[in-house]
This record gives sequence, structure tokens and C-alpha cells, in this order.
Amino acid sequence: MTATSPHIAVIGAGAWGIALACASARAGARVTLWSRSPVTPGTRTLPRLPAAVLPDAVGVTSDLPEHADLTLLVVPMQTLRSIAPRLKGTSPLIACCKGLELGTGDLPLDILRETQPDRPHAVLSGPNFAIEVAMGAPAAATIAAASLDEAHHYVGLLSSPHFRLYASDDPIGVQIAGAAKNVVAIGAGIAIGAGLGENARAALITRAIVEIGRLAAAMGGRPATIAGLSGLGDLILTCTGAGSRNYSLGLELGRGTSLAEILGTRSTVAEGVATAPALAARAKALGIAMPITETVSAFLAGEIDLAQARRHLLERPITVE
Ligand SMILES: NC(=O)C1=CN([C@@H]2O[C@H](COP(=O)(O)OP(=O)(O)OC[C@H]3O[C@@H](n4cnc5c(N)ncnc54)[C@H](O)[C@@H]3O)[C@@H](O)[C@H]2O)C=CC1
Ligand SMILES: O=C(CO)COP(=O)(O)O
Repeated sequence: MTATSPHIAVIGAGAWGIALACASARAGARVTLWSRSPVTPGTRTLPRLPAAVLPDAVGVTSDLPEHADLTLLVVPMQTLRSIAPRLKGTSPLIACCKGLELGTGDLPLDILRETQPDRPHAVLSGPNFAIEVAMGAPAAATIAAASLDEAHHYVGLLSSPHFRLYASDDPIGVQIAGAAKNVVAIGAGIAIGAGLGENARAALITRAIVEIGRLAAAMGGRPATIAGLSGLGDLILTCTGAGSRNYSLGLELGRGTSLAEILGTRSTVAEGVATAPALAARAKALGIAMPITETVSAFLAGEIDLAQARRHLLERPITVE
């Protein structure tokens, strides 16, 4: 880091915000991390990811930073609309949350276009458990913007030998992929928790790619994006990785614990819970069949039990692949 290093603001000090602050510092940036909790006394750590020691280039503040070359928005999806309008300054905004807003069905960039219409917007998404990125373990993700030139510019600011970023000009596909994979991860967890077997999980992941691609296309994105890091990559990670909050929530549901009980014991966000009904509603409004999403959404709402969920998916009319 030097006086001319780019300045990156990270808004939100949950696990992912902390990890992205560490990754940005490793990429050579000066970082200002906006946190509601102070640094733990006597350490350079924050409560949400206590194993991650913040590099010297990361400053923590409780005031929303105004001046930066790039701002990463890393708050939970359902709080994005309350935070985004409070941001001052003109820097490009990169949405790093995954999900759809409950009630509106909006994607992160829909909200940024509404609340910050004069600033450039992009999205960062991929198969990234926060703790691994924070520790500098190898990882890759996609940054999608309106043009490849713009995406390449952000990729250049955030890439390092630890965190490899790819540019995309399909922000809709990347956002849909990142949102939908959390819903599928809950379904995969339910399948494994209920003892339905590994075959069931593999089938869910594969057929999810098809239904997410259908929705992406209907919304103006590209189905091919769903085969990339933000789609297949994140489905593999989140539907199989024990570290996933969405998958582990599904596991507990599949073993018979109620959703209320599970949520009552957690302080971290499992985005798929709110995104499932929002995604199912958006697909329905567009006339797109998303059987896995619809089934997970109905199961979470208590409208169907496991036996009915299984029938929904297995007794649908036979079709071609
Ligand atoms: N944890 C991970 O491995 C990854 C998370 N993400 C995404 O990043 C987003 C944030 O997730 P995490 O950092 O893991 O969350 P987290 O569960 O670790 O923490 C959420 C953070 O948001 C803050 N917060 C909650 N309500 C707020 C509000 N109204 N205003 C401001 N801040 C508020 C909390 O204080 C907390 O710091 C989610 O959309 C998630 O899907 C993406 C990739 C990896
Ligand atoms: O988005 C993630 C990995 O890419 C984190 O997944 P969980 O939110 O399910 O932990």
C-alpha cells in the first residue's frame, strides 16, 4: 500500500465484509471498513470473523465513509435498501450480497439503480466462504457490470494472487445465480438431512442449473452464466460445503427441526430463507417453471411436508433433458 493506492470502502462488517476488506488490502488497496461493532479490544479482529486479523491497510470506522475509489456493499440483502440511500460520494458501487428483496422481488442492482441512480453499479459473486478468502486461501469470483471494460476496471482493483476475479457483462445472470443457489442449498441440505441420499442432491444441483438459466433468460440474462463461478461454482460449494449457512439450515430442517427453532439459534444471515418466496413469486409472475425453488419455498412456508416436497419433484410430468 502507498499514498497513491486505490481507496476501497467496505460497507458492512459481517463475515463477508471482513473477508473482502482483507482481500482488498492484499490487492494493494487502502481500505475503510464500516462496522457497527468496534474492533475487539487488544486485537485487530471484529466479532463476526474473529479468526481474521485485519491487515494494517484496513481502517475500521463507525461513520459511513464518503470518499473512496470503489465502494463494496456487503450488508445482508434485506437491509440493502435501508443502507444504500445513506451512502455519500460518487464512487462506483459493487453489490456483494446475494438474494432478492422480499416484497418487491428486486435484485441488488435494481435497488442501487433506484437509490443511487447517478453512480455506476456492478455485482461481485462466486463460490467464496468468507473465512477462506479472509485467510488468503485461493478463490475466484465474478464481477459483472454493464460493460466488460467497466467490469475489467473493478477486477483490476480487487484481484490478487489469492483472489482471482473474472469480468462479465451479464449482471442479471450473475445476480440471479447468486440469489438462487442459496435456495437450492437449503433444498440440498433438506435432502441430505432427511436421508434421501447423494443421488438426490446431485440431481437437485444439476436440474437447478436448468431452472435458474430459464429465469435468467426471461429476465434478460444469459443461461451460460449459470454454468460459471456465480452459478455452478457456488452451487457446488454451497450445496456440499459444511460451512454454508443455507445448506446447514436445510440439514437441520431435513432432520426435523422447525424453521423458527433454527432461526432462533442463529445471528448470521441465511439469505435463501427470504429469497425463496421472492424468487418463486418473480418466476411465477414471468410464467417460468422453477420446481426446485417453488418446492423449497413452499416447504419453508410450512405449506408442504417432506413427503409432499418429494412428490412435487419426482412425480412431475416426464420431460426431456
Ligand atoms: N459469509 C460468506 O461466506 C459470504 C456471504 N455473502 C453474502 O454477503 C452478504 C452479507 O453476509 P455476511 O457478511 O456473511 O453476514 P453475517 O451474517 O456475517 O453478518 C451480517 C452483518 O450485517 C450487519 N447488519 C445486519 N443488519 C444490518 C443493518 N440493518 N444495517 C447495517 N448492517 C446490518 C450485521 O451487523 C452483521 O455485521 C449476504 O448477502 C451473503 O449472502 C457472499 C459470499 C460469502
Ligand atoms: O455465499 C456463500 C458462499 O459463496 C456463503 O454461503 P452461505 O451464506 O450459505 O454460508
